[in-house]
Amino acid sequence: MFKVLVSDPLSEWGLQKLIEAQDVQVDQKIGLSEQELIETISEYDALLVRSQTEVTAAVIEAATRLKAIGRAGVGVDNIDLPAATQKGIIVLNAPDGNTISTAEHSFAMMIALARRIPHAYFSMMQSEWDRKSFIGVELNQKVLGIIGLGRIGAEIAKRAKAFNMQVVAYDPFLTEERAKNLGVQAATIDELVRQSDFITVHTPLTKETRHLISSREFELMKQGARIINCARGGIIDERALLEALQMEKVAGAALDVFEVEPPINNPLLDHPHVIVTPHLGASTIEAQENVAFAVSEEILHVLRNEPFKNAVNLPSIPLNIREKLEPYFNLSESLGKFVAQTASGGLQEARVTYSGELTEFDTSSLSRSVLKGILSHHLGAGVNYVNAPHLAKSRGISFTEQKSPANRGFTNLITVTLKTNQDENRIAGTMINGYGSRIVKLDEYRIDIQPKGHLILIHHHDRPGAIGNVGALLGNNDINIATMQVGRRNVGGRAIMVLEIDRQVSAQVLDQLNDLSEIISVREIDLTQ
Ligand SMILES: NC(=O)c1ccc[n+]([C@@H]2O[C@H](COP(=O)([O-])OP(=O)(O)OC[C@H]3O[C@@H](n4cnc5c(N)ncnc54)[C@H](O)[C@@H]3O)[C@@H](O)[C@H]2O)c1
Ligand SMILES: O=C(O)CC[C@@H](O)C(=O)O
Repeated sequence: MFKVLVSDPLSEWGLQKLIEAQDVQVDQKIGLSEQELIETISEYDALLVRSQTEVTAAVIEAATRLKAIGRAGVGVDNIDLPAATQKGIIVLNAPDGNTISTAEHSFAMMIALARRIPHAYFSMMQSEWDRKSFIGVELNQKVLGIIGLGRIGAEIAKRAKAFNMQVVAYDPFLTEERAKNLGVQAATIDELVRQSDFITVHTPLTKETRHLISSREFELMKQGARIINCARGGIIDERALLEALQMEKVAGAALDVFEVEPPINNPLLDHPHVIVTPHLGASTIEAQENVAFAVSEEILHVLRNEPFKNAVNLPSIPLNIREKLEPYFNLSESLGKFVAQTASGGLQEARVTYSGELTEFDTSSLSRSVLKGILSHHLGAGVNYVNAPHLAKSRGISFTEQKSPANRGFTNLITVTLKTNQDENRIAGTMINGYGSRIVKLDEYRIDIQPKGHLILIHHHDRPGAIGNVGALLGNNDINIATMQVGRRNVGGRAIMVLEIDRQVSAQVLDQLNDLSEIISVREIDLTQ
């Protein structure tokens, strides 16, 4: 008999499948403290949570028979993923179940903001009958900017069309075809911010999206723009938002999520043009039934050793294949991450070519690692080995795997080619016995670097003093260079430098590097996670 612990309030209907299963005992213990959870978790094969329970490393450490953690919802911010992965515990979520509810909530917030409904309600609750103070604006013919056109963003776009709004969208994965199908106009983030009357964000919170909307973007905005965040606190810089509201650059903001939740002493809550809800995007009967049902099904699959689809971390790979390919997993994911960070524009096509001894194996799990590396640069922690191919397909990115007998002098070689609507980039890596993994080629340049840490990739003109100038500039900014590789094809032609540095550099330092006369382009490559 499997034992499942449910530690947050979940829809009873959604849990029925688990409750009725003959081989499962379900215990609902709501509101356990971390200590109580640590004391009880060793009895359970699966844990089912919403967002209140913090599944910390200490809880996972105490879990001796836990096979799965199910999150009834999308974000898994409350689960220590690395700790679960390290322990071989599968973390499952329910990515589709609350899409419509959250899209509807975002739309409700936009309308409430446009028509000042909460303010008018509050005024009437004070026994007032004030018909002058709450003049609103129409949505009709206004420009709505959607940042992040995934599941929820796309649903907002459909609803906005029904309101006769003009929709512009920014998403690094937005293909022309998808934009056309959704009837939206693709834009860069700056174009979107400049044109929009209403801006709504629907990205995950990642390193890339933290403070995606900050002082610079508020400056670019139309006078009197309105902004909505029903995704994750932190995508909009709250301090910059407050300033923009105080300067009346922004006419209003609707927030369901906050940098710190619950928000304590947050001045935004006192601003007269801010409306708020306490993270209610997914709080409908339907969404809660959907997510509880979906995640209950997935838990049953895992417990019964049946195929499952929404794992956020590692899926199981047959042991005999895993042992042979184990050394290549990190390399292939790093190649994907590296090449994604060198690309500009919307992704269209990714191709992996295996050469040498790798042609003898089923390399599909390595290809998933490459794809995970490519996509995680934009999609964050939501991408895993299971859902990476599906995510690529649903975003119109074609992904192919090839085997090539030509080994180009390496006993094994993985080459990744990434095509966007603006450029094509190629990277190749190999495993060298006794040395570990190396990146050996970047486009047409031969190099030799370890795929790890903080790197800076510089394209430059091969001129005397170029390397010295870069070294001096980094030195003056107290940035230590651990290793440096230079690649060129012709003397005096174009060349590249790849520098491994001890820490992340600021945008300012990258700008200064870019300003050096020999430099063509500078990219920071982060392979730390
Ligand atoms: N308020 C709530 O209760 C609630 C409920 C459900 C989901 N959410 C949150 O809503 C967000 C969206 O959820 P979803 O299900 O639509 O996710 P999704 O993965 O389907 O879509 C996210 C989209 O963001 C895009 N993106 C990533 N980085 C970007 C960037 N730098 N700029 C622009 N776009 C970028 C991705 O390409 C993707 O298309 C998530 O943060 C999720 O946690 C909140
Ligand atoms: O459980 C909730 O209500 C939060 C849901 C939402 O933030 C999610 O990421 O799915």
